[in-house]
Amino acid sequence: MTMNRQTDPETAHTLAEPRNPGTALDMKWVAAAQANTSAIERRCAQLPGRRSIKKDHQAAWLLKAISLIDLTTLSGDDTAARVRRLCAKARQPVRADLLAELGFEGLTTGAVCVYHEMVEAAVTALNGTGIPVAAVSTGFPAGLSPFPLRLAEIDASVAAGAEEIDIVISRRHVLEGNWQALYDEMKAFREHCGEAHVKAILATGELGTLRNVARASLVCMMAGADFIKTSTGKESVNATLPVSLVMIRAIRDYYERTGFRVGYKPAGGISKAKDSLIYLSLIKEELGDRWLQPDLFRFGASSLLGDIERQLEHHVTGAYSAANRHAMG
Ligand SMILES: O=C[C@H](O)COP(=O)(O)O
Repeated sequence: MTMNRQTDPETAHTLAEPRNPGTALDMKWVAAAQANTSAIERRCAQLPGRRSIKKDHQAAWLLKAISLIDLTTLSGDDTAARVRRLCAKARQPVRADLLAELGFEGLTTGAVCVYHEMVEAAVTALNGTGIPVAAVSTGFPAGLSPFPLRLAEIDASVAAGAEEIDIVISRRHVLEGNWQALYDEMKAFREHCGEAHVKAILATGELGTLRNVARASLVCMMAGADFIKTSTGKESVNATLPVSLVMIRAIRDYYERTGFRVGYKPAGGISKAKDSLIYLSLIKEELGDRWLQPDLFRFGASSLLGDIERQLEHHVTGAYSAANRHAMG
């Protein structure tokens, strides 16, 4: 089975999704967005126990999860050598013998995600692979550097070859209910991204309420976000299932009203294979199979791949290796 970036191997339809062009800021729509916290929590509490994917199906879903990972390193001690090792892992995320046993070929991660300073090293290491480099720009993670500098950072990341830009929004615009300011900021970020796809990081752990998450999701999509993303991985609370449910329902609402599909990226703290399966089943149930492709779904994760590889090794050999054998990714 070949994992092709453009074609869904199961349905064989070509994935040529038009980019979300955005809409005018519709304050009535934003104000109407609500989130029923207790209903959301009830729905999410059922998820971990309800679906149990076993054996070959589980292995297939874990391989699918790998193809959806933005393999990430966002550390103060990142070096070009570490980024090159990460890129080698992105090109061959699972040992060749295991992959052959599983009957797969050509599996890569969805992207590699790095700070701006590391874009050049990643672009060089991934040359010719078709694996895009995503840059976290705009004063990641706080997003509090001067606005012109945040725009200049996007320009620099695009010029260095990043095909995807993960921007961080100004949380204060949400906390102060200044939706116009959030819309204008997001629109300017999108314009500076040009052809590069833009993922809007909401930093949901800092937005106070699920209703704010719903409204911020809508405003970013109205301003032209290609993806909405939960977290930087640096907040004290990062991706959660309740936040995910709110964001993917905002995506569904936006699709139903505009006809444009926006992608979803849960990020931060997703490090276990079994958690990745819960996220994938949530997406399948709420948005459908079309969203289970790299152009519409990514995991932002620095250590998920290691656990998935460990589970796949167990599936093939019947034995677990030590976790430290899968340190990178
Ligand atoms: O965007 C990706 C996140 O920063 C990764 O977070 P993580 O290190 O908790 O997996």
